[in-house]
Amino acid sequence: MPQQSPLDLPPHDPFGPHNLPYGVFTPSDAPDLRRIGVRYGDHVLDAGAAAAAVGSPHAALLGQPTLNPLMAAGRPVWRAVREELRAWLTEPVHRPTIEPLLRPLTTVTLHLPFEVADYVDFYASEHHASNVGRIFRPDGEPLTPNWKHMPIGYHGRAGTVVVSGTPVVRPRGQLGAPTGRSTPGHSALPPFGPSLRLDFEAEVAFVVGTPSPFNTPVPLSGFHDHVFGVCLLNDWSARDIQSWEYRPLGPFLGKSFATSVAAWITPLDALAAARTAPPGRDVPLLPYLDDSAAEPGGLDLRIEVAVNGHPVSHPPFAAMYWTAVQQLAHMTVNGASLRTGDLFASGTVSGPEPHQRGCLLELTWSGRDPLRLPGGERTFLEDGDEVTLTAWAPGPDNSRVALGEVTGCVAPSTP
Ligand SMILES: O=C(O)/C=C/C(=O)CC(=O)CC(=O)O
Ligand SMILES: [Ca+2]
Ligand SMILES: [Mg+2]
Repeated sequence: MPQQSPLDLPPHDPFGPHNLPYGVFTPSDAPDLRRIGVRYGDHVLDAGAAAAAVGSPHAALLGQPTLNPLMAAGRPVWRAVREELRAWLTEPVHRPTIEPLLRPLTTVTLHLPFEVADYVDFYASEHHASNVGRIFRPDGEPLTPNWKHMPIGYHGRAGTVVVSGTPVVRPRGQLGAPTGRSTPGHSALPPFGPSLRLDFEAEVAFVVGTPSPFNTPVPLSGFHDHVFGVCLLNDWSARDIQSWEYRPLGPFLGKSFATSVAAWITPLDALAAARTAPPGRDVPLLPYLDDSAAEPGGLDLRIEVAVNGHPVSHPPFAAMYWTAVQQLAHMTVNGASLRTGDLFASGTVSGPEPHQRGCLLELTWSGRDPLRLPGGERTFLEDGDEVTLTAWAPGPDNSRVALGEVTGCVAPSTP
């Protein structure tokens, strides 16, 4: 049988010429190299080598070991590079040059494709926020009074964002209030040790390309000038550490031990057909957040969460109350500037149905209703468990645009 060319993809391959996500890879035969790659089917194009070979004006930007310079170059450059890539991969005239520059994904190592600047995590699913409110604060209202007036978020830890495939070591910490009895002269101590309630959170993250100046809010209309692309994200969460530490300042060590992102950043332009209106707003919004007359800011991404290969949830991103467009406007309204590499995540994606919940805290209702999996029941994650998020979006002409997966395996706590 003649070897099929990697340039001849089946029609409607979800990593076809309408997608073209960016990553950074090391070829197995050159372990010291880091190259910008573009995924095409199950292959990766060495984008820097391709640009040099055809004499592209963007050869220097694509010949880097990280996406940051390309991300900083701005939307007109992103558009031009995307057009070039599409031409190289689909036009017969480029075939002899481009074909040898495609490598099977199985022969490369993928890296965190950009240097993360700041990392912010929002809380944008009304279903998730209401469920967590009911679980953590059963005596109060599920949503806090501010929730429908602004996208609630917190600053996470940029330095512990890791690429898909990185093992996630079970964190240790204070697991709750002291439970033992105090004796005269000795107060009881909080229990300390490896988290017993380790969870995942299925999220979608947005990567900032173009920076913004200090003291200059980015309006809703500025989103497409600043945001380079989208990737799946797993905000690993230790629920015992979190529920003890979070009052009154919010998530801290219960979430900062690791956050996994996909190795592939999907350009916003690849998701044009997936743009959709968010759910109706229940309260009027301040002008800087009011998107009623704006382009639809939601995205129709269909996520699947699998534990050890078994699907456990299908969260719909289209159901998110707050959009990434509003989140960007909110996080700059006080004058905070954006840097290339800023990463902001949606918050856990949960839909209205039980099988659409994006974390085990909700899926098992804090451990009350264990999940039945072929390998045994789960309340929270066990050592060795592997969590994988995948997603697709509607593309042009009934095609699908796949997002790169994010996966991670739980490793035992280290003393
Ligand atoms: O205290 C709470 O209500 C819960 C906070 C979180 O879990 C923060 C978070 O990561 C939000 C999210 O992913 O939606
Ligand atoms: Ca989160
Ligand atoms: Mg995290």
